Parts: sequence; C-alpha cells; structure tokens
Amino acid sequence: MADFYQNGSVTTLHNLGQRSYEDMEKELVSFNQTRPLGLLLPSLFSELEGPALAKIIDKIAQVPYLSEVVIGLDRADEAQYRYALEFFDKLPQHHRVLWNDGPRLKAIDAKLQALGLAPTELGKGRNVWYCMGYILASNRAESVALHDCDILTYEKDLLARLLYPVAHPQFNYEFSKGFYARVADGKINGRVSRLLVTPLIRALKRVVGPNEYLDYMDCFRYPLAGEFSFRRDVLNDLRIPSDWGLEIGVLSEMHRNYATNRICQVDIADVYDHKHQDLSLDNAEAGLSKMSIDITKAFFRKLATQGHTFSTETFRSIKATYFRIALDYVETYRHDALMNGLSLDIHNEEAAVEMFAKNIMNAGQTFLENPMETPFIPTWNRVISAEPNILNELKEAVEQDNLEFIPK
Ligand SMILES: O=C(O)[C@H](O)COP(=O)(O)O
Repeated sequence: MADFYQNGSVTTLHNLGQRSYEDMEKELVSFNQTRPLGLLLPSLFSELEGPALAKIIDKIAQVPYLSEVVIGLDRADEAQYRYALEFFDKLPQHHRVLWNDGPRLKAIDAKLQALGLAPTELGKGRNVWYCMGYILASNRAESVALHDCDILTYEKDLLARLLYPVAHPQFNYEFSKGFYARVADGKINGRVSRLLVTPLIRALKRVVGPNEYLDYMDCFRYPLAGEFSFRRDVLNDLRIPSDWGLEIGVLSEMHRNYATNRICQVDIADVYDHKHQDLSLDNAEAGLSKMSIDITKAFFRKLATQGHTFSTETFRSIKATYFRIALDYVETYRHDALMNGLSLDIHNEEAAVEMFAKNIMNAGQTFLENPMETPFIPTWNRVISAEPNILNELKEAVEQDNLEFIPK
C-alpha cells in the first residue's frame, strides 16, 4: 500500500487502493466524450511474436474509452506488416498501424531527410516521433497515453491510471509520467533507474550546486518509465531524442516548455515486469551500457544549455561522487530487498555501478570532443513550417498502406 507523500514540485498521484477499476473506467468513458482519448504503442515486429504483446492487445480490446490507437511498427517487411494488420485487427477501436519500413513512409522520411528534418537514427525515438506526427494529422485524440509493448504484467488499470491525469476535464496537467516498483521473480529490477539515474542526479547536484532542473528531475520516482501521457498540444513543441535519452529528454523538454504545476506523476501498477536487456559490461555500444552513456550525455547536454561548463576534471568529480553515492544505494536496496523477502545480487549490482561510473567518463569525453552533437529530432512545428502539407501526406500514406494491405 502506497503512502501519500509529495516529493517536490511535481504532483504525485498515488494509488491509495480504494477504487475499483470499473469505477474509474466509467469516468474515463465520460471524459472521452469531451476530451477524446488515444493510445500510442511503439512496437518492434519481434514484439508481436514475444510473450507480452498479444496479452496487452487482448486487454486493450476490452477498453471502452479509447477514440484512437496508433501503433508504430518497426523492422517489418511486407509479409510482417500484413501479419501485423491482422494481429491488431482484434482492436475494436479506431486504429492504424504505421509501417515505418514500408515504401510510402520511407518516401516521406527521404523527403524530410533531404531537408535535414528527419530522425537520423533508427529506434524507438524515431518511431514515437512519426506516431506523434500521425496523431497531430489524424486529429482524433486530445489526450494520449504511450506505453511500451513488452510489459509482461499488463492490466487494464495501468492504462486507466496512466491516462486519468490528462483525461480529467478539470485537471490542467499537460503531461503525466508513470511510476511503479519494478519487482519480479523475487528480484528488484530497474537497474539503470536505481543505480545510474538517481545517484547521478544526486552527484550532479553536489558538483554543480543548487539547480532547479536537477531538483525537478529528482522528483520523478521512475524517471526511465516508458509509460507517460500528454495533451495533444505538447506535441507541437516537443523535441524527441532518437537515442536512449528518450525518457530523460522528454522530461527535460517538459521542464523547458511548462510550469511544474502542469506536470505530474502517477502510480500505475503494483508490480511491473518487462523484457530485460543485457548489462553489456564489455560493450559500450549495446544493452544497458549504451543506454547509460546516452542518458548521461543527455544530462550533460541539458546542464550545458543552462550555462554550466564541463572539463575532464569536472567529469572526474562527478564520477567519484556518483560512485560513492551509488555504492551506498546498493546497500540501501539490499536492506529493502531482505526486508521484503527478495534477493539482490551484490556482485551484479556493484559490477553495474562500476560500469556506469566508467561510462560517466566515457560520456563526458564524447561530450567534450563533440559538444554540438545532438540526437534531437526537430519539433513537428518546425517540420510543418518547412513542409506545410507534411501531416496530410503522412496521414494519406498511412491510409493508403492500410487500404492496400488490410486483409479483405
Ligand atoms: O529502467 C531501467 O532501469 C532499465 O530499463 C533497465 O531495467 P531492468 O533492470 O528492469 O531490465
């Protein structure tokens, strides 16, 4: 059972365990009349064959308050796109599958590429960005939730709780971030969030000094959650990073564009489990190692835009401070695990912390070598200003794909 503590400038909406899903669903059905609700699902074709997505879709098919479901499909050939259309056809709600690798969407990408306005890296950021463009184009949903397609513990109330803060007509939140405890199979997971992000934010606070942005980032109970929701107008001005800095980048953008009373976080699940990636201790280009470098760079870049200067010495101080704080947290998490009858492998935890510490220097070095490097995809506002008809073209391409390939 949760407490009702408020930690910092961002409102925390708890689950006080007093309300049935059915009751909340009824309200969401009525909200959908005034603020149409949508769902964005960034998916890899491989996830259609994984253990999570079929169950997720079965649950979403029972949801009566969604006006639109937009699925971004990555890494699919034509046969796989056809299969995906059938797979998602279980959804009774209005839905569209964006075939990102199909000739029509690739032609749009090439056109934007020529103008220097398209995402330069493949991945979730790019997929989400095109889906956001489609949501602007289709104009069917006013408030939208986004979640990953690898959630093994998916229940309908995750979606209901995720959408509620931006769906309620009397709430003024523009953006809501999900949080939960990533505990599964007797273990505490969420390695990057627990062992990199929170200790790094606290180390940065010590090294760079009092900083409103870092306090804001520190409010989030699960800053790397792939689950968030937003009002449609957020999309015009949102710059999405195309690398693993996506979640941190979106939180940073919200801080830049809105007052904190327009932002909240919400408890969306008692338990949460998903597909785990390798730590990749020996390969900085893969798994959680690459993720940790992208995230660390995202923090450095953001602080640089606030006028902070960095040198190799600063990065050394950040690394040393981080290392001490993170090791103290390993001990803290061990106690939490023991008290809850869970296991925590101290060796693995400390090996992760050592790798993250090394990657802080690595990220710092890359930043110093190329301070102007930015993984940000342009805002849709900018793209529309350069190519005023682009949203219509995107919508038309998706409709044509759908018409041509949908099973008759
Ligand atoms: O949120 C995180 O920390 C990363 O996505 C890794 O998560 P995991 O340890 O649960 O796989």
